[in-house]
Amino acid sequence: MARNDDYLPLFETKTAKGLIPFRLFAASMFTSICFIMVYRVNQIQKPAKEEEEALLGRKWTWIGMFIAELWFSLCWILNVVVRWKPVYRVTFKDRLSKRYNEKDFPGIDIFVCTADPIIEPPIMVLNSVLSVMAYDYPPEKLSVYLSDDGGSDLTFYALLEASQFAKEWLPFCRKFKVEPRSPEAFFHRAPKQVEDSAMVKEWTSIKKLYQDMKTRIQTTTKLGRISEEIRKQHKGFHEWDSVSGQHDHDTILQILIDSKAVDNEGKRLPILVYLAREKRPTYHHNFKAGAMNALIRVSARISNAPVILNVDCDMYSNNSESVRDALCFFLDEEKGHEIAFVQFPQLFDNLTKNDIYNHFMRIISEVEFAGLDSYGGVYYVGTGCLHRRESLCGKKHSKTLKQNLINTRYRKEEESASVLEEICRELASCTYEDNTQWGMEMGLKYGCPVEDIISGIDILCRGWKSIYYNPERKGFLGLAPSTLLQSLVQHKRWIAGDFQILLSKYSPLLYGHGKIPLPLQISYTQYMLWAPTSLVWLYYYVVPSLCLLKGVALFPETLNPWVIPFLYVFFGNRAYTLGECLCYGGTLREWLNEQRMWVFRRSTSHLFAFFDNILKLLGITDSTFIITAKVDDDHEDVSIKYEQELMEFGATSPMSTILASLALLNAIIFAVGLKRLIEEYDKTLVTNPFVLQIILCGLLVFINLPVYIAMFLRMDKGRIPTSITCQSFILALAACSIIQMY
Ligand SMILES: O=c1ccn([C@@H]2O[C@H](COP(=O)(O)OP(=O)(O)O[C@H]3O[C@H](CO)[C@@H](O)[C@H](O)[C@H]3O)[C@@H](O)[C@H]2O)c(=O)[nH]1
Ligand SMILES: [Mn+2]
Repeated sequence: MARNDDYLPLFETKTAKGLIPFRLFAASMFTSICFIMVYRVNQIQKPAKEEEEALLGRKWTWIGMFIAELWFSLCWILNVVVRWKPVYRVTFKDRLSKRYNEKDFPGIDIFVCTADPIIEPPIMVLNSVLSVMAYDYPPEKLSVYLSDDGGSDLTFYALLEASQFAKEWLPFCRKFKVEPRSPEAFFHRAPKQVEDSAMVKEWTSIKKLYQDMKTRIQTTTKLGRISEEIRKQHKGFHEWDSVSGQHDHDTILQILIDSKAVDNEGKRLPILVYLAREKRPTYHHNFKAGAMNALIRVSARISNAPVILNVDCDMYSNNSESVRDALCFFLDEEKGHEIAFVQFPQLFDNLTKNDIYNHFMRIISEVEFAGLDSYGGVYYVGTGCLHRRESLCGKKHSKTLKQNLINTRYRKEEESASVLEEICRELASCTYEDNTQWGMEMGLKYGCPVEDIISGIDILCRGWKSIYYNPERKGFLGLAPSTLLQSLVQHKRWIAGDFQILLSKYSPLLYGHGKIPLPLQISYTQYMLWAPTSLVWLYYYVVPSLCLLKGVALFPETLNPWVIPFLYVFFGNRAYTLGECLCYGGTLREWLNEQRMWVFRRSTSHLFAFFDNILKLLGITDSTFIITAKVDDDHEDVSIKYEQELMEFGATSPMSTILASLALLNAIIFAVGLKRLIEEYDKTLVTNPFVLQIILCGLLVFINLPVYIAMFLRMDKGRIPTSITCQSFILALAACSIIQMY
């Protein structure tokens, strides 16, 4: 290890530009919010006009509006804290290579998790695995572990194929410096990089090799079982002789590439391990957290690298230098010792042009996470994250005990693969964790649908820091769901998990007190309040419209100066988010889609997440983990619609009923309101107290246009089923009649 005398940091932190306009805007917003509050308080106290006095509930709806707006204001202030001073990180990989000899680089253990061969096709898993095996990093320092909670021989077979293909693929990647290193993603792109004829030849031959392998794997996957011929290829298949079900089997552990294997150029290959931890119907397996903890133990015995990279099986490495980037943080002499994990943004490969389901969440990944980073604590989001092993295992950070990653002894004594396999099986058994601290003080935490978020927060509360690294060339790309319902269900899990943390002893405000900076506590709380906030949004989506129907005014008249703060807060905020979206490379339509998805998610995912927690608190339900569907070739029809940016409503679910009912309710009331407005046009427009309510209702109708189209105009499978349309009509009409009666 050679050290430069004049020390240069391995990474740099820059503060975002454009903070002054944001802060000015925030100040103006704050002033307007105060005006609104003053107006509400005054109006509630004022005795209502005589004719309105008779209306039952006028006062209460006003109080409701006041509470809603107060709550929004609070959330808005918390959000300003998140975005107060985003920072961006820059790494210096050249300094890293100058300072350290590659021989001294720390080992990296890479964990890939998969859970179901149907939902997560083995060919996709194989691509993720190959992409991380092919990092631009000394291969003898890399060990890749696949955890298969599906316990499937189909996945094992794909991994076996990967172990063979890697012998060609890794030298090819090295030689031509290809990017990305997931074969599927690489061959999918037009062969732009093919310039010299030498490459063309190799490109063609390796592509053929890949295609043949893909065909073999897909045929086997379709068949649903392993043929006798394939079974003969590896002793590992015998492990399935005793498997009685997906959730009832012994530990299956196979080292497919051991520490001596080499590729076709004679260079060492990364270790490759298949693990299906023991499963028994009587044991709770704790989903991904359980899988990760088993991996931590098994890998500690086999390679024990001091750095752990974790990716979901639907994510591939898009940048072969990410590991080096992360090392620039961990190995920085001055600040490296306190960094527990380096999180890359969770981005997707299959986004449509205008990101119809708003998977990207551009502003959250570009601005808000950079904001969390400025307080030293971006979330761990479960994938695309490099951890320091010791912090993941529960160690507290201490200034005196600096672990030197460079000097860690990498591999334990060189035992043969079969001996290791035997020893490690026990580490992944159901009973191993009995009476231990695993899932509590050690490893990832159990019992929360967002094991990543809660574990990350706990790590930070033990004195560590985290880094958000969002480089130009993205580190990882994953697959986002391609139907509306899947996306809403996924969000429900996330938001329910966040809310659960808020209600648990790990609530950032209490648990984090004195351990993490106050702005970070506030920032985390902001996301965790989304579930309860959905009730407030729902109030705002429904009550002003119903009051419009009933003739109860909730906002100032058109020419009343008090109308200004309302308009400013609403339209000013929209304009700002639009400008921001465009600045960060989005499109107008993307922004519109985002606005729509917010409305949809709040009225379904967030709401369900809220009740999920209430039911859990009452002991009526238990935690589940609905694995998000990954894009599958079988559903041609769905993928085509996704490409065309046509929302896929298709499935019958209470979520669809809520969306359709809200849309219809607002449509009906908007029509009535508009009719009244036109009838009374010449006398009252300027003094009409309902104009703001009509605008609000009209905007909701506009946002819901795809819902109406899916109900009445579309004929394809993605339309809203007629049964749901009928139900929703009944619900919407019922709501209108009930309100008319009182
Ligand atoms: O019992 C299980 C369930 C899931 N998984 C794996 O966990 C990962 C995430 O599952 P997925 O269904 O893709 O959920 P997402 O909503 O896409 O995942 C996000 O949210 C999760 C927390 O809710 C995090 O764990 C993930 O890292 C993050 O990408 C996948 O690789 C699964 O194979 C398991 O290993 N075991
Ligand atoms: Mn996923």
